[in-house]
Amino acid sequence: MSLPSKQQIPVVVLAGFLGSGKTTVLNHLLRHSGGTRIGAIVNDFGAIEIDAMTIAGQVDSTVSLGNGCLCCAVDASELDVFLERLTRPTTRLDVIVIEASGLAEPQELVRMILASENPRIVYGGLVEVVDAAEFDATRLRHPELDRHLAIADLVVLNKADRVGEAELGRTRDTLAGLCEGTAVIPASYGRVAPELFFDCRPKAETVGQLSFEDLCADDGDDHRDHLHTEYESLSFTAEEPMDPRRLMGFLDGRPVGLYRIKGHVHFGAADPHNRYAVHAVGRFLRFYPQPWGRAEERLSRLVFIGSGIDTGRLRQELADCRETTPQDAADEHGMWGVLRYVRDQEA
Ligand SMILES: Nc1nc2c(ncn2[C@@H]2O[C@H](COP(=O)(O)OP(=O)(O)OP(=O)(O)O)[C@@H](O)[C@H]2O)c(=O)[nH]1
Repeated sequence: MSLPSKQQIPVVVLAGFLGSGKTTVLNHLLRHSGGTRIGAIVNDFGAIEIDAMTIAGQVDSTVSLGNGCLCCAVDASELDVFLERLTRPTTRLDVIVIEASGLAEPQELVRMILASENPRIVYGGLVEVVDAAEFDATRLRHPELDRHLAIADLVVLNKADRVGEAELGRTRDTLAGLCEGTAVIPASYGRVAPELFFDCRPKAETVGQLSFEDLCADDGDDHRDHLHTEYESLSFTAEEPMDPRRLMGFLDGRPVGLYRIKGHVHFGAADPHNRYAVHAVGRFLRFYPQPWGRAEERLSRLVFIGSGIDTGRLRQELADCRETTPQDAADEHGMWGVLRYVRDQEA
């Protein structure tokens, strides 16, 4: 099994029907990227507020934005070419967001990313933007919307400002039926916390890993405050190895409001050679085994971000996932559940 390199960049797909607010969400992410270097791939530059940022330079159809973000126009056939360009080490990107065209089938794009032979990328999940005011009408015109929602890892219910509480609640109920178990985040003008999509710090380590102290630190910068007021976060550290079966039981049954999980897990004797980086956005979950550093402390460190979550209960459930008896470690098939979420195991 090839291990992901330290340079792997998560690629998040932002999909949604025409006019649902994809570009608005993307602009919000770019504007609130903090220290995160975002590569954006869009269908045309028209709607991206490039003027609002200082354009540092332009190479072919790739535009470098002053805040470290990159932007390029692409049609699907060119995707690999642009991914190659955006993943060159000189770009030092932390994440790539692809805005799908309003009429595209998002699963095609997801398939292309998963099939890409570019070793520097890793699929980071599908976010579907929905127009709260046009939801019923869009479903009537485009019944395929239900299919798109069913495969989304996270749903942004945008334009919440255009509907009343009752209608918003009704749409949320419908969405809960269409994409069971997927977090639905109401938003106005695409204002969602970037932390829900990707790590918001220049990363010193690989995807899904910590910048742990950074994430937990409240340094008073704007979107961090925003996160703290709207979302709860929980950090968990354990020196005892985690029992793979129990942890998978916890992850498979995680509450819908738990949008984001990152960190790494120590499985002890179940795999003494590797630590398992975790990356989850909504229902999307992946593990990335990586060899432990020689002097690296063997422990698990995880960060959870969500809304309406019972952090005390989650902490207890996580504590219960620790190995407590030597018999726990003797379960030779214990890792199977984890390996289902390691990319090379997906056939
Ligand atoms: N009232 C309201 N208008 C919004 C909101 N989000 C976006 N809009 C407006 O809706 C229109 C469409 O938004 P875009 O972000 O361009 O939508 P899009 O999904 O990128 O559109 P396409 O690229 O055409 O598929 C724009 O005029 C936005 O200003 C919102 O939350 N509330």
